[in-house]
Amino acid sequence: MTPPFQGSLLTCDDEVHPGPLGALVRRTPLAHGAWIDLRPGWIGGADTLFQRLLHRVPWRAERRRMYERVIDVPRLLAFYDEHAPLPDPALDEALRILNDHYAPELGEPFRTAGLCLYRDGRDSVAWHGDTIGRGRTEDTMVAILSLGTPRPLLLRPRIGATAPLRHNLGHGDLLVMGGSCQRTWEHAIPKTTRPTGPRISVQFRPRGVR
Ligand SMILES: O=C(O)CCC(=O)C(=O)O
Ligand SMILES: [Fe+2]
Repeated sequence: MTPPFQGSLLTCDDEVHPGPLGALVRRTPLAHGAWIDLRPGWIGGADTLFQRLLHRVPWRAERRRMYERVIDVPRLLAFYDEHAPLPDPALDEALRILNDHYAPELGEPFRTAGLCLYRDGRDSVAWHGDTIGRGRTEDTMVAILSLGTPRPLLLRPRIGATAPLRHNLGHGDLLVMGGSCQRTWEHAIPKTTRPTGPRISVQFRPRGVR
């Protein structure tokens, strides 16, 4: 049985607002020119945003060919390419705040939003880097807003047998992978057999990066 996601009982405002970034962002340099930024509790009204996205986004199940077999992708997906209206005004505000903070360093804006819905602990994303587009050959950034049930995001370098780093992404947290992270490291959200409620992640990326 999967417990329903229980939001914070203390948050009763139905207005959703991303908070400031600035000095609240904590950067951790990783090996090989990669880094991650963390900004816990970025979204005010995260419960409301989670519910709105859960109900408003046209979530799609996908099937992908893996070698000889076609398998269900273990999560539901939605993708908003640049110029497509985002499914919630709070995501427009989030994008604006991200771009004010990161565009000078990134050299271009974040433009697309990929959304994943992990229905329970059986949903996951396998080890990968976002290596379509600029991320394959150059430094880039991928900004992830996490909502709902906390899930660990694991990171490991492609070269070397280092134990994975583990970041428990909580309700309303922001994690940004930057520098060479997409080509020199991999990330994953592992499956878990523990009772786990739903999680939504919103990934903001520059043009062409997937
Ligand atoms: O759900 C997440 O936080 C990560 C998703 C991801 O890595 C991807 O969609 O490329
Ligand atoms: Fe990814």
